[in-house]
Amino acid sequence: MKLTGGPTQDEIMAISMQKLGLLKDDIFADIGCGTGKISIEASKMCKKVIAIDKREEAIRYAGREIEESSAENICLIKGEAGKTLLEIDYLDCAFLGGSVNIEAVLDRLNEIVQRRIVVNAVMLETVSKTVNKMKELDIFEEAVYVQVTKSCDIAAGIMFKPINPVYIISGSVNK
Ligand SMILES: C[S@@+](CC[C@H](N)C(=O)[O-])C[C@H]1O[C@@H](n2cnc3c(N)ncnc32)[C@H](O)[C@@H]1O
Repeated sequence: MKLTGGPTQDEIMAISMQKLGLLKDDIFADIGCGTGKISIEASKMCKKVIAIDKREEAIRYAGREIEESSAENICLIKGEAGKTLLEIDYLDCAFLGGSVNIEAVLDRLNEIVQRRIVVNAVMLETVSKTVNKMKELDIFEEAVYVQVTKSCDIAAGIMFKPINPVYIISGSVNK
């Protein structure tokens, strides 16, 4: 079964994880966790992962994936990010794969994140809101436009097929 909106492409995840720069003692939040793919990858690199999604179907999907992965350091929470984050008072890094209410979510993250915030966005409107909000909060570092083209089989051999471009926007919180 496929989940709408996920999973994050491997190459986009690799760049996003590099931008996050997770450390082994970190507490990390995957906001809009969808399939749980980013959470599972992050769970191998840091102490604790808090995976949040507002959709019941995403929570069910991510729950199954997390169980299969045998990761024991992921706490899965169903809830709207803005509200759920009010109950969390410390994070080292956060990744945002979901964009509803992004400005309010960034406001809250700026209060509780100690180091890095990385956003994946596909819509221009989300890019604009994210960059403007990060600039207002004085945490904007860079936005990278990533266009990946992957090999695929055709009858006579191999050709290349582009996948949808993604903007990876990074913020650095200096506390
Ligand atoms: C593009 S998908 C994320 C894909 C995910 N990184 C993966 O690899 O499967 C975006 C997800 O964010 C969730 N989302 C969007 N806005 C949210 C919000 N304000 N609070 C909680 N979840 C949110 C959606 O329900 C959706 O599952």
